[in-house]
Amino acid sequence: MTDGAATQVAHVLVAADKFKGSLTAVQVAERVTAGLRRVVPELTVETLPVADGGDGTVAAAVAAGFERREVRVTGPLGEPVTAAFALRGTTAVVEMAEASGLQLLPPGVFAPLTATTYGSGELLRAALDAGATTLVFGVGGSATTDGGAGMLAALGARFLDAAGEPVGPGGAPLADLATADLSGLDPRFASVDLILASDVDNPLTGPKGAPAVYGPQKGATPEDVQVLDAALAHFATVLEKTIGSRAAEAAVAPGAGGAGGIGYGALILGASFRPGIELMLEVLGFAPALERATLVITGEGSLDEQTLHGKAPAGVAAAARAAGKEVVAVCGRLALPPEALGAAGIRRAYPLTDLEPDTAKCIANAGPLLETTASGIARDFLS
Ligand SMILES: O=C(O)[C@H](O)CO
Repeated sequence: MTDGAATQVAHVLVAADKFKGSLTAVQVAERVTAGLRRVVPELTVETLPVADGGDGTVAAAVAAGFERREVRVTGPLGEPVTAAFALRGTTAVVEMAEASGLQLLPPGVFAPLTATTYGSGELLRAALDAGATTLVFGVGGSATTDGGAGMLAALGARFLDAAGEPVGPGGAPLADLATADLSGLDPRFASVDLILASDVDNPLTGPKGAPAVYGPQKGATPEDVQVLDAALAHFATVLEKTIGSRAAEAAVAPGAGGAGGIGYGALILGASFRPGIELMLEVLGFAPALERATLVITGEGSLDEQTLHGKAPAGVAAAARAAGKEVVAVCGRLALPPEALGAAGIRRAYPLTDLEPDTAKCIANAGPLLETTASGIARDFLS
């Protein structure tokens, strides 16, 4: 079948995010390319792995030509981990999930109340030490819900309880916070450009806040969510007493609730918020690649309601539609009706579950299934 743009299509841009749990964004691009070329061997395919600020953001920057720099930092459970940031000239892409991400926890282990973002602060400092003056701070995919307190502590802030002792790591101990002292924060933040690239636009607390919406995926029970929500609200109140109304404004600003509230911490540091995918498309050089393309293939592991709220495929499709380009999507699983896809600018989606309905087998064989799926796209659109 020829499903549309067909015979004129000569230049395909593959700009997809990872399939979480099975393929990195780079592997997705490789598999799609291989599947397309199986049907149209001479096809021009350009790949631009994308990310929305969450895990995979540094990998996408490295694939786009940034240099990978590794540092030893403190992991979410306090253990040492190796984390990377990406550097090109004086621009660094720092991904909080590299230091404080869910993927760093051992299988089945969660620490919703005590996981810390301390290592994210160490990673930001390493990027400054490397000479970065623009910091693109990608947040999402975190193990933490500490409002960025750990990150701020690593950068020189002091958070003390009533006895004058530092409060413990994580979100829950912030309930004991009596005083905050931000005077020791790394002075370089006054002059660098810190941009918060968040995968979500939630506020810090409340029904749409970080604990309520994203706490459960980090192992928080309903009781834990209440504890964390109250602790983060208290954290914001203490910071308001310390630095004034700016702290209260930050708590309700879009992105404050990104990655367990590290977005809030970044705003306290002076960050400006940008939707992660929008900013990353700029950083990765998407616009010129889009100009050359006649068909765009985007995607991610699950195309669902969350996709429409600023995830990578929605950002790619919106930009491609604005440029008048045809977009199709690949995904592991599809939970959106055709109308919702159409409204997002996606002509058609190809879920791997169409080829392998058994979820476990589908995940285990995602690579070969994706190649076969891409061959189907080539037959539908390119032959
Ligand atoms: O890390 C998280 O909490 C989610 O990805 C939202 O940012």
